[in-house]
Amino acid sequence: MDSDNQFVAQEVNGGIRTIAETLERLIFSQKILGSLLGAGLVRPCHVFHVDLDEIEEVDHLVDVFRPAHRKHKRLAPVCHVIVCPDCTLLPRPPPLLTQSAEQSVTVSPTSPSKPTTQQPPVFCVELKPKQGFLSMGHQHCPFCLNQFLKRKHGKIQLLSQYCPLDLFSGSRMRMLKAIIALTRTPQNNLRIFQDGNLVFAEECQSNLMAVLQQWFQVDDTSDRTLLLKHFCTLVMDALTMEICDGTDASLDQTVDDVKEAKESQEDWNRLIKEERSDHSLPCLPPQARIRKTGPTIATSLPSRSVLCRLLRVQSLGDVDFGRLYDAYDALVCRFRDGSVPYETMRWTHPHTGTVDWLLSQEKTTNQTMDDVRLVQRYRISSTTRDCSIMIAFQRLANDSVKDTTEFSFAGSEHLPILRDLSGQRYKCHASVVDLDPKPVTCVEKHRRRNQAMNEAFWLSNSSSSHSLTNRLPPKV
Ligand SMILES: O=P(O)(O)O[C@@H]1[C@@H](OP(=O)(O)O)[C@H](OP(=O)(O)O)[C@H](O)[C@H](OP(=O)(O)O)[C@H]1OP(=O)(O)O
Ligand SMILES: Nc1ncnc2c1ncn2[C@@H]1O[C@H](COP(=O)(O)OP(=O)(O)OP(=O)(O)O)[C@@H](O)[C@H]1O
Repeated sequence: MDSDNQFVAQEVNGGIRTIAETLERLIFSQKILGSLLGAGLVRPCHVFHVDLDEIEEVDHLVDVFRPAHRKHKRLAPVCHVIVCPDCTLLPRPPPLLTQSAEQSVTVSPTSPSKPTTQQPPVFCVELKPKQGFLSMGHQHCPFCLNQFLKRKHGKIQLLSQYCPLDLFSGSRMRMLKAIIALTRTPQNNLRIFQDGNLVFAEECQSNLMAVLQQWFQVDDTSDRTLLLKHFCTLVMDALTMEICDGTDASLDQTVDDVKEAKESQEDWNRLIKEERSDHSLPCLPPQARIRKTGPTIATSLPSRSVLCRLLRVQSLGDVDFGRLYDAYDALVCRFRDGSVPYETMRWTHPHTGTVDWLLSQEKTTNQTMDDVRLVQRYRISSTTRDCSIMIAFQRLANDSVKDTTEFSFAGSEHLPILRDLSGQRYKCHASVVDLDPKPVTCVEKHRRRNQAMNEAFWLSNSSSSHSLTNRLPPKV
């Protein structure tokens, strides 16, 4: 159930989400986030009808697979579902390439083109990178702070070695460090799939080398770190490759591309040895880039890469928390006294639900509309701070290695081709998933979570001599 229910109770029919609400979710992910991130990263989804008892049955079937801390989760009671393509696989080739125009072609979005036995396997890396920037005036990113809260609540035993600021920094060494860290402490931030099946995750960590051996087929066993190098560099290249679909809305941000030298054996030795031992130390901010107008994004990422696109949208939530909480409190009062209809917060609203209005820097003459924009931008950012990037890779047959093209045709688009360290080529495709809208009440949820994270951090590090000047969000 949406936790905005308190504001929309009169529209909820016995607790069942309406088709209008389902369509609103689809519009949010496809239209709004599709424009902001670039349509190429958001795979097309469709709405289908289901019966409530089917939902209950699926909910029941899924329940056995949920880990203990997610057992409270339930599928919303709905009569409509959004069906997305399976992003662990590459987009299907166009039917006309394989069938004659006269034949009827059934395209079922639920049955993507699983590779046949003759084709090399498709490996997919899922990253849940979380917030890639440091909030104003903070020394620790929310991911690293949240580790202390998660440990306190027993959700994790070990603090993660990963820091999102490394991944989003655009510095090759820091990105490699982040990816290595994810292989060591994957938590829910790294998963690997082979032909759609989960083969590496927090709960199946011991598989990593066997999976990478299948993936990269390395014969040389003298270098025990070779597989890891292949994996980390290929994933990093995919995260930083330019995705040129020409459809992304301009967020008017400038990011410098930095070309760095490839890493030496000494670099790798250092990276592999490196372990994060002191989690109380501040997170390392990326090198700042200066821009003339609007917020600065501190990164050296290529501007059209999936990571940079995500960071730009995330940065819509880089706001003064005091101002955000004031705006939220004012809006809640107005929903309750009826002076502002909750409809204003709908992603289907003809004015406030448009990308142009949401991104506009122009101050309105109406404080309420400024408040609405601030909260809506924060909600958009929240979704992109919680989504996953899925990158699917498929090895190209050796006889095509000599081919010099850098794209392969699949669906209506060209798939980029990347090379691993040995020169082997892979078709690849990146998508962003889990683009559900967050409720308006996520502002309140995050206000409390921020306070709890800070408290857990202080509790854990109270005896430390480091400078622990993380600022608590004001007015909590
Ligand atoms: O608050 P965070 O950063 O811990 O994020 C929550 C996620 O926890 P994580 O830290 O990624 O393990 C959390 O992930 P898990 O369920 O723990 O895998 C959810 O994604 C949650 O979103 P929602 O409430 O289900 O819409 C996420 O809540 P929102 O922050 O998106 O509201
Ligand atoms: N389009 C997709 N293709 C392939 N895998 C996907 C896709 N969307 C989601 N997943 C997989 O399902 C996982 C959970 O997805 P998501 O976070 O959207 O579900 P959820 O709504 O959080 O689930 P819950 O019902 O537990 O709240 C993702 O981490 C990813 O592994």
